[in-house]
Amino acid sequence: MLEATKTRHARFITFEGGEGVGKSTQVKRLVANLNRVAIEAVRTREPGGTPKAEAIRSFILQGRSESWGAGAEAVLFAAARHDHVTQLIAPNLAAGTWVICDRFHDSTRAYQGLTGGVDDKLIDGLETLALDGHAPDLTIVLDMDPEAAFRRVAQRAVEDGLALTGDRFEKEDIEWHKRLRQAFLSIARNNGERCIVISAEQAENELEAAIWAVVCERFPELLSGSQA
Ligand SMILES: Nc1ncnc2c1ncn2[C@@H]1O[C@H](COP(=O)(O)OP(=O)(O)O)[C@@H](O)[C@H]1O
Ligand SMILES: Cc1cn([C@H]2C[C@H](O)[C@@H](COP(=O)(O)OP(=O)(O)O)O2)c(=O)[nH]c1=O
Repeated sequence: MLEATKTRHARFITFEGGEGVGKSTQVKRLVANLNRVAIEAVRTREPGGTPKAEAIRSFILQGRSESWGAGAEAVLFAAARHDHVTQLIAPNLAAGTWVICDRFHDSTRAYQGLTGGVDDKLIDGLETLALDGHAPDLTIVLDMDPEAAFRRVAQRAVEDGLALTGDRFEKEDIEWHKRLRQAFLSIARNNGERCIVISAEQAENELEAAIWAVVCERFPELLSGSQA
């Protein structure tokens, strides 16, 4: 394998979609594929990615089942995101390292905004604050029927001998998850330049190949060898 190197124009790619659609799996695979063509890339996630943002993550998602309310959650996710952007994402991009992130700002718009009922203008303002000018270059929205995604997660848990626990959001009912799916599709429609929707109802290897094809098409410098 070639040694991964930094590039002049490092890219920022985010993965979005509902629960269990395969985002984490594909984030890992994309980083490995970038390394394979000698691109240095860092994998990160939201909420989280830095110590402060991870602290906010456990605060919101673990331990207690009751909600803060969608508005307060939007503020907390934005605070975590601002730290993540300024401490991890922006410095890596500036140093020439690609950043691949499991969920980002579209999750706030989908969960707290479109599904949670927080006003668009408030979401816009929090987004401006949190992103600090660092919007993703490409967002891959993995789309599938939430019932099929839950069957997948349940089957894997049985195979691995694990109990299905679930965080606050995973405990919402199926109709809520169907609305969430539509929220991500509508965000993708409204941001057609940045977002691409890919069906997640395919085997891991096929999905990986579909994502790699999209990334190479969007950033042709990857295969031309002119990225250094
Ligand atoms: N394409 C796929 N087909 C079948 N199972 C998958 C696929 N991608 C991921 N999985 C399995 O589904 C579960 C959820 O995948 P994960 O990547 O954690 O999703 P997410 O990050 O979107 O919640 C895991 O058990 C994973 O091994
Ligand atoms: C980043 C972000 C996540 N979330 C939610 C989505 C998930 O339910 C949860 C993150 O949990 P996580 O386990 O990382 O996601 P997944 O289930 O996709 O593997 O936080 C928001 O509600 N708003 C946000 O801005």
